[in-house]
Amino acid sequence: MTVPAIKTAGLSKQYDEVTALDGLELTVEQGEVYGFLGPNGAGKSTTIGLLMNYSKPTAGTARVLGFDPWTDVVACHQQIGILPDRFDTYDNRSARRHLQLVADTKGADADPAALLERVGLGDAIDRPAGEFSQGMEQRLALAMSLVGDPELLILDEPFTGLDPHGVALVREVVDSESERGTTVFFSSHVLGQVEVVCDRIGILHRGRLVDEGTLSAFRERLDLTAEATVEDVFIQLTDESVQQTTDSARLREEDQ
Ligand SMILES: Nc1ncnc2c1ncn2[C@@H]1O[C@H](COP(=O)(O)OP(=O)(O)OP(=O)(O)O)[C@@H](O)[C@H]1O
Repeated sequence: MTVPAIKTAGLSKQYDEVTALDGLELTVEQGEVYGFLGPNGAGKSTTIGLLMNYSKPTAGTARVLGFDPWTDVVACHQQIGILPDRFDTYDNRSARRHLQLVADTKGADADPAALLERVGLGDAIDRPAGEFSQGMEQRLALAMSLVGDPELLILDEPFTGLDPHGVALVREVVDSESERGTTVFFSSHVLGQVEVVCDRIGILHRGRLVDEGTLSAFRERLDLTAEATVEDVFIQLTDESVQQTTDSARLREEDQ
């Protein structure tokens, strides 16, 4: 039996007064395209940061492709391609050099020309990244995430700063990586695109996974029409008044 691409149990992160993540129970199977959605501040980047060992949890466990992200850091990072939510380039280094640096870190082979061509930066291969526009930086970050043909691709807000061609490019990359068998886990607020590419979505709200499933399962469960979109599901599940009612009901149940 294959191990899940991502599995967390009770995963939590507390920053002083702020509960960024609260007991996350998440399983993403290998080969899935999973959209990880939620309002601003819901805890999406925190989750990704924990899976990448950028920070340590306050409680709970996680496994990435069977590895512990906090003790098997190298093994994890060799199998993951990451497009982070914030990305600083080395201003004096070329796009080609950025890809070579990732390849060196992963101990992987890379063909910078082919990867940069794939993301529409073929002509900019030897330009310093400090000259890049925001959308070009995002395309560079996408190319960096693909170095070494990762088993798991984690994309945190991949559409940020991209023109419509760039948005279509991300969709094409997700589709082709998925066809190759790669698991894709991504957060986004561009819900129309999420709807097109994801097999399953999970909705995080105030640090908790409030629900997950396919769009058709959500439509049925939430009593929505057959035309209801991911945006309709998102709004319904993250509506503060509904959430507070659900929370109060849960607390009442716990008290009994
Ligand atoms: N280093 C930090 N110190 C203190 N609080 C933090 C830190 N990082 C994140 N938080 C808090 O944790 C919560 C979750 O933030 P996170 O960045 O994970 O949200 P998000 O779902 O990615 O939001 P967005 O959609 O706006 O990117 C927020 O309340 C945020 O202020």
